[in-house]
Amino acid sequence: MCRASLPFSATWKLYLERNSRCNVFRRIGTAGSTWWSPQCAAVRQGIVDMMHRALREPEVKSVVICGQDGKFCGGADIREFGAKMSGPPLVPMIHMIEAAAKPVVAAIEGVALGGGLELALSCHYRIAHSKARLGLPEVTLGLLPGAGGTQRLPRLIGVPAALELITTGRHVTAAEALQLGIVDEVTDQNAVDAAVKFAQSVEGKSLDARRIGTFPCPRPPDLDAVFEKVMKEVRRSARGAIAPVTCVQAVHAAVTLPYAKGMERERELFSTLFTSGQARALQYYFFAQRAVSRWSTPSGARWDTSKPRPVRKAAVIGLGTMGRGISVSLAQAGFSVVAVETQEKQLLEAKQAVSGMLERDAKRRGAPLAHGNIKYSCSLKAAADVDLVIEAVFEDMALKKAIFRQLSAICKPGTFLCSNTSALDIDELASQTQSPELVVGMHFFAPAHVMKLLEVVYGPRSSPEAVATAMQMGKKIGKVSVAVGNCRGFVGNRMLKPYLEQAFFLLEEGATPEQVDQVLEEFGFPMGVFKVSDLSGLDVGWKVRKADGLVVPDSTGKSARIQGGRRYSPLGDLLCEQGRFGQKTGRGWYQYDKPGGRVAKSDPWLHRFLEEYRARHGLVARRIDQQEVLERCLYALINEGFQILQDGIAAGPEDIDVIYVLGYGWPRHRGGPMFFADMVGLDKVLDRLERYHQLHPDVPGLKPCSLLRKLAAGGCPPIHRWREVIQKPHSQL
Ligand SMILES: CC(C)(COP(=O)(O)OP(=O)(O)OC[C@H]1O[C@@H](n2cnc3c(N)ncnc32)[C@H](O)[C@@H]1OP(=O)(O)O)[C@@H](O)C(=O)NCCC(=O)NCCSC(=O)/C=C/CCCCCCCCCCCCC(=O)O
Repeated sequence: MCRASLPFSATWKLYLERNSRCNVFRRIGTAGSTWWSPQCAAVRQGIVDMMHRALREPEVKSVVICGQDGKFCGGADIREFGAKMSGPPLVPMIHMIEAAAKPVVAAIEGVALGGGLELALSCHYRIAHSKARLGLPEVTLGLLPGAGGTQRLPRLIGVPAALELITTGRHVTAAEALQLGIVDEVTDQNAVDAAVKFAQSVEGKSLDARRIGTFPCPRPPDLDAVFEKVMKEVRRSARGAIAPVTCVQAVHAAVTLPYAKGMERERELFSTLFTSGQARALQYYFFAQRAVSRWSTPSGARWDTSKPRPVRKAAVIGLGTMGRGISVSLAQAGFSVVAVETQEKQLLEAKQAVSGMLERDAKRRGAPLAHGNIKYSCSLKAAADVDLVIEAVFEDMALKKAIFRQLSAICKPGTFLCSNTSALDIDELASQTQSPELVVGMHFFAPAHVMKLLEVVYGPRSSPEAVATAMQMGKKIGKVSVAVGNCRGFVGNRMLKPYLEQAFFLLEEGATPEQVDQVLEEFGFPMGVFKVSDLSGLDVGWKVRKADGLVVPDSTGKSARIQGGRRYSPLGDLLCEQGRFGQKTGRGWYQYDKPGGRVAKSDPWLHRFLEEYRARHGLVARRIDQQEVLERCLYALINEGFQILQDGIAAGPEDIDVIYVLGYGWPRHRGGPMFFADMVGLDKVLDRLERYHQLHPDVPGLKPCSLLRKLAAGGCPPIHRWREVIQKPHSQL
């Protein structure tokens, strides 16, 4: 055998292999490799050149295309989308491969995603390693598979399956790809060797039935009904995102147009998405979600200089809803868990509930049960030998402090003590312990075993090692962890406060919960603020406001609308006084058919109540338009986001955006609140906040933050340059 290496870029190489029995070209490259960048142009050029050579040379009988370092191809380099395209275009290259007169086999190891899978679909055969993952995730980047993916996949696996994969961007395993018919063979051995063998076995055979572009697209008998149904469902779940809808249109073209026309339509649709604001937002978000793992704190502690400590055994204290979810997450990730609930009855209930959650999840994922990983106990002493504790008792500072005092005495030296508080002072908890440097917040979101977000809260005394350990722990249990500073409500809940406040004020001024919710849902939130309030329970906020001394004995009195010299709305308190806690009581901002009911219905009682409330306080209801609802709610929240950046509580806008997308239902196709502000224009956001603050001088949340002013005065730099402007305050971390 002779082997010649023809490197044509730093990371891509071409190997020509010949032996007496078979002549095979192998192309070897890296995943995440690009079709667009100069380097990528070289890749495409290399493929085109080598394909020409392979087709020309009579001794070459077949071709295998594979990747370098065990990865086939992750698709286009998203960072390069804005750049001018050079080198041979992708689509003609793909057509050239498909039209080849010699068999071309894709050897898929690692990933074949986006343009990578489209390349594989142009090959005549696909052999995948059993650990490979395949998919067309373009929709998650605001695009559609624009190199024939929307035309070839339905021809290969049928319209319904292709629609599902293309509109969700879901990755599939090699086993599922085989079942769907995307790949021809799956191997546990070396996929390239298997592909070479396979290529040899098909040399000389007709390729007529192997060119997917020539297949007729299977046409469902009830075509219109199928597409109507899918479109309805996609529109519903897309919540205003345009890419999933456009993907359906492209697949529709595959069924209704001949291949060449379908490709033209795909290109047309791709072009409309390519330059859209949503594509920008989604591509920004893709990098933001990865950027948050490179955390830093104002004092200079960083992800790359702070070493996490290994955690094998963890305890969860308090087995209410959150503690149960956290225990499930830990057990599923293979941690040894000690689950503590001091009340025996509650412990039994929790044990049953956790077992049920684990069983259902194992069934759904086809994974082994993680029961054995959890030991239950009524005593805090059971946490004596664990490496890390997550306290998840009620949101009550006195109770949490007592637990931290006890844990500090019980646990072995060096145990990290974490609190799942959603707002309380981490430093106050740390002060109860002998080793405050070991204390951090781990704020999970409900349901804790489902929601992807984890806020890791560092106090002024938390050690970089403690932050690094909590961040790594989050990653191990499948969360996206964001490191944030210690303040009331941290990032997420702190920003929620001015948002909620504006929603209440809007009701006082004449809006209804239905109107406010509709505007927010049209923006893309899965639920408006009042529906969320009903779902999570009005009593939760009431309890906090009572503890903060905001709830006066006579909430109906005139003075109830001013607290600490600033405007306050007692509307939520008044509803709670009536026992209207939301879904759980069957009444809240809406009415439900029964306590625990899920379907919110407009409630005439609530409308009368609002009218009486306004009359009592001399408020005259006015017509409030959609724009005002949106601007007041969102800009107040964004303004707090700028304050958080200015205070150094979040290191950058990406942290805030990831928290809002993953924890609070902010529509991903709008990038997150800070990205949204950038898109709207910082000068415009500033202008509107100034206007609203003039109209409502007693609402400090509407007073533009000085960082926002500074950025606007500095010419509104793009979001990736904000960090240069943010001044980092001193911290003792
Ligand atoms: C599974 C992964 C690949 C790897 O996951 P993992 O191992 O966990 O690692 P990560 O942390 O995720 O990533 C490691 C670093 O790599 C970076 N990365 C990953 N993927 C990409 C990428 N695709 N581009 C750039 N960078 C990438 C990542 O950010 C990490 O770096 P850092 O930490 O941020 O520094 C996983 O990463 C993954 O899933 N990646 C995404 C895969 C994906 O989405 N692929 C699809 C991309 S889109 C595509 O392929 C498009 C194809 C081309 C179609 C073009 C057709 C053109 C024809 C029509 C032309 C019309 C033009 C019209 C224009 C006009 O009108 O003007």
